[in-house]
Amino acid sequence: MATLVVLRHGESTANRDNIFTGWNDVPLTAKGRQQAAKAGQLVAETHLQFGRLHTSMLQRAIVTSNIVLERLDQLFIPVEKSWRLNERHYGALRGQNKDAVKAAVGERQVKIWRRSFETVPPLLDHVTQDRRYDKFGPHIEPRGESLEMAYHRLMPYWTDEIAPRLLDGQNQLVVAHGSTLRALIKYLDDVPDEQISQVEVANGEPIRYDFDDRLRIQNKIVL
Ligand SMILES: O=C(O)[C@H](O)COP(=O)(O)O
Repeated sequence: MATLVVLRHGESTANRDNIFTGWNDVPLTAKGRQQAAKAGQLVAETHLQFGRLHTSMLQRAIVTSNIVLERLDQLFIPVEKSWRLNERHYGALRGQNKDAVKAAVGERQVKIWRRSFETVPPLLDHVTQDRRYDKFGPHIEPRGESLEMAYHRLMPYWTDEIAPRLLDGQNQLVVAHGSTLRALIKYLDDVPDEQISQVEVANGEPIRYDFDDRLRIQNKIVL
């Protein structure tokens, strides 16, 4: 039996300013750092000992991870950073204010872009790959992603990096993003495509999954 704790990063400047973010690399606000510290405290109270922490290539998740590990007094554990845990890529919406986009195209369309499983947001014309992704190969950064596309690039990471360690009895921590975690929760909780729009993941709210030795969920709670 092993435990998985998943956590969305603390509030970012873009969350505060209501801006579509995706792969834009924005910092935490002071409130976001406090949320991370509080999340770390909640996880510390479980007395779980973690084998590894998995996070994205984006600073809001990386800084949250560091704050959590410090609170846990487990800064020594290996940290794996992967583009596969990055937020869903918001394409040409990134950097735009969500209310301004609503005013331009209507609330219904924005809700579909934000919460449907298969709808792809307007794509960027082109992307110039940031050097942080070079080690993963060329053309990693997409021009935009639906939640479904993010789900499919996340799942190999679950299968190769997280699930085997849980099966080996090692507790794992995942610090990622709203939509990446919605994708993971969709898989773990077997949420149908049409119901995923109702799943929300709050900043700084750790979710604990306890598994049996065949990776079946025994218990799920929000800490
Ligand atoms: O990328 C973003 O803008 C946020 O991390 C998540 O935003 P959403 O709630 O609009 O998907």
